[in-house]
Amino acid sequence: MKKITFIGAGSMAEAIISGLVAEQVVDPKNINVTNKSNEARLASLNEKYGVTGTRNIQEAMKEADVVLLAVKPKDMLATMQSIQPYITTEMMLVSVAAGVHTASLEGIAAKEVAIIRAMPNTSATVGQSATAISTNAYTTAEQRQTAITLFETIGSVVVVEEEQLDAVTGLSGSGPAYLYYLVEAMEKSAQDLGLDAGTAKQLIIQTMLGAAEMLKHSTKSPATLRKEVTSPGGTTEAGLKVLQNYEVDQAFIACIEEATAQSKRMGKQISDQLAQYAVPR
Ligand SMILES: NC(=O)C1=CN([C@@H]2O[C@H](COP(=O)(O)OP(=O)(O)OC[C@H]3O[C@@H](n4cnc5c(N)ncnc54)[C@H](O)[C@@H]3O)[C@@H](O)[C@H]2O)C=CC1
Ligand SMILES: O=C(O)[C@@H]1CCC=N1
Repeated sequence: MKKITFIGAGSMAEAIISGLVAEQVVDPKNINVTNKSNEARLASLNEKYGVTGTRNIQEAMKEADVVLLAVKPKDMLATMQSIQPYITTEMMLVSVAAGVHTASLEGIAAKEVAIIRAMPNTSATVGQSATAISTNAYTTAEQRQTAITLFETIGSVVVVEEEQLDAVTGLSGSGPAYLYYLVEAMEKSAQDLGLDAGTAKQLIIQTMLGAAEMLKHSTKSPATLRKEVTSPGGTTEAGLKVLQNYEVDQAFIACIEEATAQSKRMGKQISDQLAQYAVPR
C-alpha cells in the first residue's frame, strides 16, 4: 500500500487513519484526506496524524493505490460522480458505506476497477473492530490481501460473500449498540440497587471484557460457559429465569433479523438510486 486517499473525513475515516498510522502500515505523508466542506477538520487530522488534507479531488486522487470511501450512503452518488474522472483500473476502491453494493459503485465508476465492500464497526476507534469484507470480480489476490492488511490495523477481518454483508451489518456492524444497550440497563439496575456509578462502571466493564476473553480463549460453548456460572438454586438461575420469561433471546434474534432486513432495504434503495446514474459502457 503506497498511497491511500480517504474521501470523507468523519469518525470511521479517523478510526482507520489512526490504525494505519499507529501500525505504521502507511507513511502518513502518503495519506490524503478530503471532505465536503470542513477545512478545520482536515487541519485537525493533519495535526494529529501528519496526513495531508486537501479540498482538491483531482489532487487527492493523484497516484492513489487505494481510495477509501468513508461517506454516508446518501452522499455516495455525489462522491462517486466527483471522483469518477480520476479513477484508474490500477486503483482499488474500498467502501465502508452500509448497504452500498459493489455493482452500484461499478456502474458509476464505469471502469474495470477493483472494489472492496467492508463493514467495520465503531470499535475501530480502539483497534477492536470486527470487520467483514467482500471483493468484486476485478480484485486481484494482492489487492484482497492489501484490504485485509488495511482493516487488520483496526481489529479482526473475515472475508465473506457480498450477499452475507447485510447479515454482518445486522450482527456486528450494529452489534456494539446492542451491547451498549445492555450496559445501560445494567447501570440503571446498579443505581437502583444503591451502587455508586463509578463502582458499577468498573464492575460492568470488567464483566464484559472477562466474558469476551472467556469466549475468545475457552474451547467451551457459550451455553457451557453460562451453565458453569449457574449454580443449582443459586442467584444466576433466579436471574436467568426472568430473562427467559421475557424471552430476551427471542428479542435479540428479532433485533438482528430486523437490522439485517433494514440493511437490505437500504441497499435496494441506494442501488435503485445509483442505477439511474450508471454510466453505460
Ligand atoms: N457508524 C458506524 O457504526 C458504522 C458506519 N459505517 C459507515 O461508514 C460511513 C461513514 O460514517 P461516519 O464516519 O460515521 O460518517 P461521518 O458523517 O462522520 O463522516 C462522513 C464524511 O463524509 C464527508 N462527505 C460527505 N459528502 C462528501 C462528498 N461528496 N465528497 C467528499 N466528502 C464527503 C463528510 O464531509 C464527512 O467528512 C457511512 O457510510 C456508514 O454507513 C460502517 C460501519 C459502521
Ligand atoms: O446504523 C447504521 O446504519 C450503521 C451501519 C452499521 C452501524 N451503523
